[in-house]
Amino acid sequence: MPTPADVAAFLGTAITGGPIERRRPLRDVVDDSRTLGPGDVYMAFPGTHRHGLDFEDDARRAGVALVVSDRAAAHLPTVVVDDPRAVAGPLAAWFHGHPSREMRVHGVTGTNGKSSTAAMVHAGLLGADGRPGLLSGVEITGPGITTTPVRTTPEAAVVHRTLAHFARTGCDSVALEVSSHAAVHRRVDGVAFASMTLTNLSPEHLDFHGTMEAYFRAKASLFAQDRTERAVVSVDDDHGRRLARAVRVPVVTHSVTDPGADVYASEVRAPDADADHRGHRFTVHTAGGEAEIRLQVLGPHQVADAVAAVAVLTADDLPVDAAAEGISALRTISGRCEPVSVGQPFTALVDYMHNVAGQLATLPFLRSRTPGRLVVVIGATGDRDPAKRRPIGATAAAWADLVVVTDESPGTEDPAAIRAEVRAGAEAAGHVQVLEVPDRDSALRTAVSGLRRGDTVVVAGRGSDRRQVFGDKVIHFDDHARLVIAVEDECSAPAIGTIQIGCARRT
Ligand SMILES: CC(=O)N[C@H]1[C@@H](OP(=O)(O)OP(=O)(O)OC[C@H]2O[C@@H](n3ccc(=O)[nH]c3=O)[C@H](O)[C@@H]2O)O[C@H](CO)[C@@H](O)[C@@H]1O[C@H](C)C(=O)N[C@@H](C)C(=O)N[C@H](CCC(=O)O)C(=O)O
Ligand SMILES: Nc1ncnc2c1ncn2[C@@H]1O[C@H](COP(=O)(O)OP(=O)(O)OP(=O)(O)O)[C@@H](O)[C@H]1O
Repeated sequence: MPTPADVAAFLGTAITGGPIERRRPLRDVVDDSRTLGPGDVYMAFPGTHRHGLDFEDDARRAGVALVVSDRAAAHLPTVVVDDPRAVAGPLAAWFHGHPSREMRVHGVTGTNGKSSTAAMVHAGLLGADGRPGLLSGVEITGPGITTTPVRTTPEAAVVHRTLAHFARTGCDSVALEVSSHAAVHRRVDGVAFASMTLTNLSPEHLDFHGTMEAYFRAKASLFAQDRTERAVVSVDDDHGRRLARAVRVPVVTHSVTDPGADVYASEVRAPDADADHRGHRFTVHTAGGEAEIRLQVLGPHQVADAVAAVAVLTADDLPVDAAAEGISALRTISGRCEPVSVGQPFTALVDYMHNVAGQLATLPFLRSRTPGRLVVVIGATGDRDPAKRRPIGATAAAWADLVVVTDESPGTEDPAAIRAEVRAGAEAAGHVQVLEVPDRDSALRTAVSGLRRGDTVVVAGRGSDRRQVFGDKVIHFDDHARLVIAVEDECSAPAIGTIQIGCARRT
């Protein structure tokens, strides 16, 4: 294992302070005081709220061997560098023996569709008899490991530790979801990508990036020559076309509609309205041939995500039919147009749409499949993107018959103020019933109340994320599990003047 002296040599600078055991074998590189152990290198970052060195006492108690920070610790030996976040990735990569170089690592970025595309890349790799790992905001999974992440992309120390686990356990490839926050915070520095994919770009996280231009540049930085062998870019998107022109690595373009793209779809067929929970079918064309994809996951946007995945895989020399077979075998992506099926006569879904682009990808499709009432449960997450709250309300109202506005992890903000914004957007759109039900469980029950065959309810905004923050409290709320209960209860509620058998009274 590397020692403090090795770390100092790697970073090209001396160790200050002490006492120091220069030849002590180090255990790991860690950036959070709450997960430190004996013999760790502690990356103490300056943050917006705290400085990692605020937790030096915890680090000492944990038995940390060395600190890397932008200033010397009071007691612990420290390697002082200008920007600790900038060295965290390369240091963690080196510490773990550059695991990304031993596998084909496929990065996926974009505003919407990152998790879905990463899941499809993973599924396609499985279809081609690969041994892949998946590191996404929905799940981290590989041989001997399946966890639910807190972040879309973890900090660099966790990224490289996870890649090291994948490499050690025999993975040959990885699908890795990369957020724009990760790009700015350098969480994937030191990862050698075989490919980086852009799904699309639309207004999001502007509270963090400031402008669309800065957001674009954060994404574009992931496509640099020293990061990835190849760029895989959607040309159905203005920003994608711009990126395709700008990058200096080989580009593979993909499109749902444009036969001029390297990989594209044709004969895209929506599922029959009565074909329960089946996805689109289409032919995907690549330079190496074509194949039929029969999606099981719902929604037209999944076609774009699947085409992107095929582009990633076939550009890396996987056969198109194996990739198509793997993607077609993917049954569900947690919280992404995920159905609740407990025998009820109406359609009930949980979806992670949380911006206008996601709504426009999903709601018109649900409307087209819903001869009856379309009920949309929405809210907006606090401490981020206040400008999107009214548009989210307005877009839901444009497609729904009933909009139920509820709380959705308000964070440090006033939940009522967030709801008021979303509600104002929905009401301004007119012609639609809008109800405000602060408690999310009650909102779900309100939404399913009285639904019949031909109706659809979609609970939007949280997807598979089961953590919600209310001030200083973190609560667990699983949209899918609670929707199952709400639908079951609705179906078994006594109906006045009818004889009921399960959900039969609603049919
Ligand atoms: C804007 C942003 O991304 N901020 C992240 C950043 O916060 P920060 O720099 O302000 O750090 P800080 O909270 O002041 O803490 C400073 C340092 O002290 C450390 N610390 C802090 C507390 C403690 O008890 N012990 C400890 O060691 C922290 O690990 C950190 O290194 O570094 C922290 C430590 O890693 C992250 O927790 C924090 O994520 C915040 C909470 C967050 O919400 N991030 C979101 C916006 C995010 O990253 N989202 C993207 C996905 C977006 C999407 O596409 O939807 C993601 O990749 O997840
Ligand atoms: N290709 C796409 N185009 C537009 N919208 C999409 C696309 N794929 C998915 N969506 C919408 O975005 C939502 C989130 O999908 P997904 O989790 O795959 O995206 P993400 O980029 O990982 O999101 P996040 O960055 O917030 O984690 C979906 O529930 C759907 O409503």
